[in-house]
Formats: sequence, structure tokens, C-alpha cells
Amino acid sequence: MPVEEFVAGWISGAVGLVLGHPFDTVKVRLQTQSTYQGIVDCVVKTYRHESVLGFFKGMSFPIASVALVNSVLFGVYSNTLLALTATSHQERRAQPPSYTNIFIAGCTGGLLQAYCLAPFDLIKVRLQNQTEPRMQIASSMPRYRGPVHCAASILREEGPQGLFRGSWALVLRDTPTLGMYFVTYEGLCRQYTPEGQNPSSATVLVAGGFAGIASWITATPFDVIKSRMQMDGLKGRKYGGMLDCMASSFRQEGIGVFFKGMTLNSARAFPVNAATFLSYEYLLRLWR
Ligand SMILES: CN(C)C(=N)NCCC[C@H](N)C(=O)O
Repeated sequence: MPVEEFVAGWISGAVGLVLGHPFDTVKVRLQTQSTYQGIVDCVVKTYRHESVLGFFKGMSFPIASVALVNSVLFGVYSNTLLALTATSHQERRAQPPSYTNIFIAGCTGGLLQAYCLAPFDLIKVRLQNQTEPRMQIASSMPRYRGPVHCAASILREEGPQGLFRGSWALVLRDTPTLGMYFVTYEGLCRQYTPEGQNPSSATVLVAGGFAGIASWITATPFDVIKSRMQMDGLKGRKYGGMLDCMASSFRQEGIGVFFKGMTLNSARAFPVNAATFLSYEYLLRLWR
């Protein structure tokens, strides 16, 4: 099992994450809080109330977890393709796998990384939704003092299963969309690369960026439900489960609720995934 794909996935994921975290924080707040009029209102209020650091709340755990999550995603994807087609990453340029095998390998990576991601993503969302200013006064102390305190509080107040709240929605969000993610990336690379050659850096950037956009657009409906399920349990349970969350969100806010954060998901997805794939390909070529 080639290890370099796991390490390349780790480093490339961290590069992408830092680039995209501010977009992600604004998106999560729009999806789970009704106090903002829109993207600009959320950005202005966050900056005014919490300074620029407000956009980086909840990033420490994802930085730690992206190592695990992205290395599982890219490592499982590449090794599933190896199992399905008996070709390594480099050999696939000369013997391209079918899109069916790429989709299966992407879904497999997406499913397994979702389980690794679930507790870290929950803590990220809980911390991102703390809107108290940095200079805290006694009356507005945030509920969680940081990621470790957040994890301990959830374990104490909601039990171990509390750390996996929203994980079904996360699995349904990531499994099919990551199959699409890799199919889009490979398809665009082949479209603009001469047979048997490695894609240029520009091709990798564009293909990675559009793969991120395509996957996040289709992931947004379950992304909204996932974030709401993760916030459920903070002040008692509002939803009886994922289906109840979908039904009551639709009843109260209409079909538009499932597209909350789509603009931000897309705006964030291009640079994050362009950088992720460029560093991934660069690292694998470095090690070849
Ligand atoms: C639609 N989904 C969930 C994805 N495309 N996930 C894979 C991309 C992950 C990347 N670190 C990012 O955060 O965009």
C-alpha cells in the first residue's frame, strides 16, 4: 500500500484548509443562525465584533484532523484504484482507469474519511458558531473555551454519541460527492492533457478548482442538514433525527434552505481544491 499518497493527502489538505477556513466560518454561521441578513452582513458583523480572528475560530482542530481526513481520502482513493485496476498513480497516466472505477474509489474514500471527520467537524461547527467577542466580559463568556474543552463538554453533556451527531448527514454529504469530485478532476485533466502525459500545473489548478465547485454544489443540501444536526443538542434536542430536520427546515424556510451557503461553498471550493490538488500532484511527482 503506497504510503506517499497518504502523506501527500495530509500536506495538501492542510494547505487548502487554511486558505478556505474564513469562507467556511461565514458559511456555517449563515446555515445555522438567523441573525445575519446575508454574506456581507455576516462578514461585517464578525469582523466588527470579533476582529479578523473571528473568521479563524474552530480552525485548530481541523488543521490537526485534516492530516487524518485528507490522507484517508486521497490514500483510500488511490489504493482502491490500485485494487480495482492494478495500476499505481503514475501508471494511470498511460493506462487511465474507467470513470466507474474512479467514482467507486472516490465514494470509498469519501465514506471512510467522513467517519474520521465526524467528531472534528462537529467541534469545528460548535466553535464557529460562538459569536462572543475576543475580549470577553463575564456576561458573554462563550460556552466552549476551546476544542478540547468543547470535546470534553460534549462527552459529559451528550455522551460519546454526541461527538458523532450529524454523522449520517455527513456520510450522505461526502460519499457520492467525493466520487463526483475525483471523476470531475480526472475528466478535466484528461480533457486538457495529451495522451499519456502528466497534466500541467495550470490544468491541475483548474481541474482541482472545478472538481471542488462541482462537489460542493451537490453537497450543499446535506451540508446544511449536517450543520443543523451538529448544532442540535446544544440547547436540548430540536430535531427527532435527520429526516425530521429536513422536513422541519423545509416547512419553516422553504426549498431555499437547502441551498444556504452554496455561494460561499463554491467561492471557497475553487482556491482550496486547486491548491489541494496542485500540492498533491507536486508531492507525488517529487517522490517518484
Ligand atoms: C463536497 N465535499 C465534502 C468535498 N468535496 N470534500 C472534498 C474536498 C475537501 C477539501 N478539503 C475541502 O474542504 O473542500
